Amino acid sequence: MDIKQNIIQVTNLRKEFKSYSSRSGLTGAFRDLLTRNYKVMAAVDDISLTIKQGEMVGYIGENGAGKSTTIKMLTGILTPTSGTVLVNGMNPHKEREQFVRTIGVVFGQRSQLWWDIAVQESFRLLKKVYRVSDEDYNSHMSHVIETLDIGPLLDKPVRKLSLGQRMRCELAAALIHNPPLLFLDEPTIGLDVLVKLKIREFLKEINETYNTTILLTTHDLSDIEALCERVVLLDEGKIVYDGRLDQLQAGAVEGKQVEFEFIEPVAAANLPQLPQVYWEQKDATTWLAQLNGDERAVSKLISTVIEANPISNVRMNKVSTEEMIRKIYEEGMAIS
Ligand SMILES: Nc1ncnc2c1ncn2[C@@H]1O[C@H](COP(=O)(O)OP(=O)(O)OP(=O)(O)O)[C@@H](O)[C@H]1O
Repeated sequence: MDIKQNIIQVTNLRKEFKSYSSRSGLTGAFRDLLTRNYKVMAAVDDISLTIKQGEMVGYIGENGAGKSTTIKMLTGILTPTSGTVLVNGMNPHKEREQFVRTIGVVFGQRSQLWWDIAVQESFRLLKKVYRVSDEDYNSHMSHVIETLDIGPLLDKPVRKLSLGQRMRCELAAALIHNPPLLFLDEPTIGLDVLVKLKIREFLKEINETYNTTILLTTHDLSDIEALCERVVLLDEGKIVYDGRLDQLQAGAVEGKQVEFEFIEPVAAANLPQLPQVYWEQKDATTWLAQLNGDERAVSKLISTVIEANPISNVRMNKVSTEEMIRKIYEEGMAIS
């Protein structure tokens, strides 16, 4: 039996929005006053998802795929059209007051800090809202403040902070009550590399220390690569992939190239002929092998080739996460 607890349990979750269209011309405008034309679109289309305690999951998809709508349902801001949502054992919308004390949320585009008051005053207010004891606050937050290096910012009003400084304070604010579950929506948007790295390190640390579950939505795939073993890929409201990031990468080796540089010129006839491998010559000593197959097929190819012909170099054209995801969207391939 799996001893890890399900922190997020979503079944056949669906959210529909009505989008209104206007008729043209003056008569159209009058008719619009009486009856309006609308279409129903499913922003989230029957998704089912389970996330266990301590997992760090990347929730990704193109603009308009339905990520924010899902997060809003998971955090109780929106009610689903149908389906069930259980987060931290609660219905986020119905048990809202109790529920919000068990989650932390960071929206990169919005602030939960008060603009005109000093950061530490915002922290104090949130401490009251979450009913955190002085003892818990001091022991937990002194560490958070130190790790995120925000001590010198605490007496400044939020409006005077740079984006990177504000985001580090936002993250600290989301953790005042040390929630077991953290929703991060574009937490590193617009930040420079050093701040990004600091935030990533910090997230890894809280995940290791407290087994905090993290659901991360971002367009920055390097955040996902650095933090998430598992990714859930959304396309037009549907989950098209849910699994390990490395498996997604391994699967995408299919149809890719391995480039061999031989010490001496090699004739086509001297290249090993393997099933599903197609050769293309680049220059006298360089050949490209195009293959369809998994990682095992790639290593079999490499070992057979180098046994027959000495090489000076071999290069596998590694697929970037961006390329791989683009491929899934373009070809509509669902791997699971
Ligand atoms: N309140 C709303 N009313 C009508 N349509 C909406 C509403 N909110 C979202 N939508 C539509 O639902 C779809 C999904 O939007 P959502 O914001 O969830 O996408 P997203 O994956 O978060 O996109 P992005 O990466 O751009 O933030 C979009 O087509 C959007 O236009």
